[in-house]
Amino acid sequence: MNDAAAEPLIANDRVFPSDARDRYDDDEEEIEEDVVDESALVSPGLFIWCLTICAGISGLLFGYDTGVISSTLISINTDLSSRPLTTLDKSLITSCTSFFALLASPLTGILADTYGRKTVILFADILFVLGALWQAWTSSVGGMITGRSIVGAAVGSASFVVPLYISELAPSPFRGRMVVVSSLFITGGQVVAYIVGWLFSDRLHGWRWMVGLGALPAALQFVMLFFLPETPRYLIKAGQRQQAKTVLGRVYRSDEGGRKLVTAVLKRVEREIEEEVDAAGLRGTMGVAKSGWRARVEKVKDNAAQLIVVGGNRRALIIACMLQGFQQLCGFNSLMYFSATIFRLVGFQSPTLTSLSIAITNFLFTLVAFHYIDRIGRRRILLWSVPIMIMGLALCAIAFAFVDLPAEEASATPIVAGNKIWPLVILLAMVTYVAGYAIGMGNVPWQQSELFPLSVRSLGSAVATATNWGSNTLIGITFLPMMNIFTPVGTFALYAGVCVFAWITIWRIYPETAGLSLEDVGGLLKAGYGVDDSVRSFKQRRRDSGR
Ligand SMILES: O[C@H]1[C@H](O)[C@@H](O)[C@H](O)[C@@H](O)[C@H]1O
Repeated sequence: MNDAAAEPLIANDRVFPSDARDRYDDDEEEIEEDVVDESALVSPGLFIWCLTICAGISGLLFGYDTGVISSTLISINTDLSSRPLTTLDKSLITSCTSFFALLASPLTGILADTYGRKTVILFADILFVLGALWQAWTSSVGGMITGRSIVGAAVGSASFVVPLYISELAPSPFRGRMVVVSSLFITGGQVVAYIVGWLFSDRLHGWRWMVGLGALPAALQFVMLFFLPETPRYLIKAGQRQQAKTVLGRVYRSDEGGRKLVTAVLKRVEREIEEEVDAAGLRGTMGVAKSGWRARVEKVKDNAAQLIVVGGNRRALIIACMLQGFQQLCGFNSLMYFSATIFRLVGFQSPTLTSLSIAITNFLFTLVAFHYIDRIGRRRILLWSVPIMIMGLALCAIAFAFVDLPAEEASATPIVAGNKIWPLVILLAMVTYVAGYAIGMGNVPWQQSELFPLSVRSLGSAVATATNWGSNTLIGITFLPMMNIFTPVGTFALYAGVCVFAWITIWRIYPETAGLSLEDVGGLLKAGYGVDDSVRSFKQRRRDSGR
């Protein structure tokens, strides 16, 4: 053992035993390499599927709670504060959810590093149940806003921690698809919300059922979580090596090849932690691990500084925030929240049913992403699908120019012969746009965790998630005023412009990360964006694996 190895390792406020790097079992001794070659794996395995599905329930709640609001608002009538909802009430009830999601994501990012990823999912479940019941019971507008805010905090926490949890557990050849499963749950949750909204909208106080039903999956997930493990990467960081090894043993096969992979991943993660400790100059200088809130604040400050100052981390942050920002600024959620309003404006007889087509298209095309994301790669799937979004938006803008919109939404008339074609073109254009969105932009940004090295993974993902919710809030607030000021033609043309800008940025700076181990992605961004190298090595990996 060399001198450096005798000193304690301090990372994430925990002291690693000084012999951490030497405590390999006999079988581990033989494996000198920490090269993680997972290309021989043919399927993710039952264990990973179960974990992904259990964790994905949070996605279902995210989708359900964001999707249910449009029908809830229509059916509340005078049930709250004994008066009809004003426009201000409606805006506050809608936007407090994304605003609290925005506040919660960085905070839970810190919690996930301190108490673990699983604990944050548990915490989010408690908030989901509390928020759902609060909304169902309340009799005032203020109470509704409080309930929606609690749900918002839950959505914000879950939306960042679930992709993080899944990507730290899944073997790299399937990581992309497993993270897309959580997007499938989100879009599926939105479809369920639209259907529940449609079923309950005519019932007396039906909205209380709509919002209250969200408590059920959360309670179910809470119970299931007791059977789920913490992620091996978090466990290693927290000094619980043996538990990490047990979890990895269940992720990989139990044969010789599987055991080698477990050891290689363990060594790789440990090496990454050591390098980070070295790089941060912490080895030996702090002597003992500090505890208490002061140490935590220092640690968070240190992590935040590392996120900005270290080149690779900064590039990861730029890519993750750029993708999350574009995911929202391309305007998709204005359709999610207001498509019924738009369809009513252009004269559809059953606007809620028509807007269900948006949610269903979103869900179905996320399935396409699930199938292709690891084969085609994140970068290529985006470069191919964003042009579809641009076409849809451009067609939408053109079609709006041919539709006479009523000055008042209430006076919208059902489609009559003669002005039938253009509203249908608008519907077709929106479906095209949503299909393009669901294949790439709707889910690739949630692959964010893989961009960051372990030391800043949680904080980096949390900041990117906050960017998503900040942009989401912006779109929610500005869509209706923009339709008035810029007209629908200008609004949709602007979203098309955002997509053009997104395509160029992705082409310039987003490297291909499909199939790389989490630890290799860090290496890719160390000296630059690594776009050309990553594309070359992705092609090579595909040739080697024959996929
Ligand atoms: O990935 C999800 C998904 O695309 C949803 O349909 C959308 O409403 C969310 O904003 C997004 O984050």
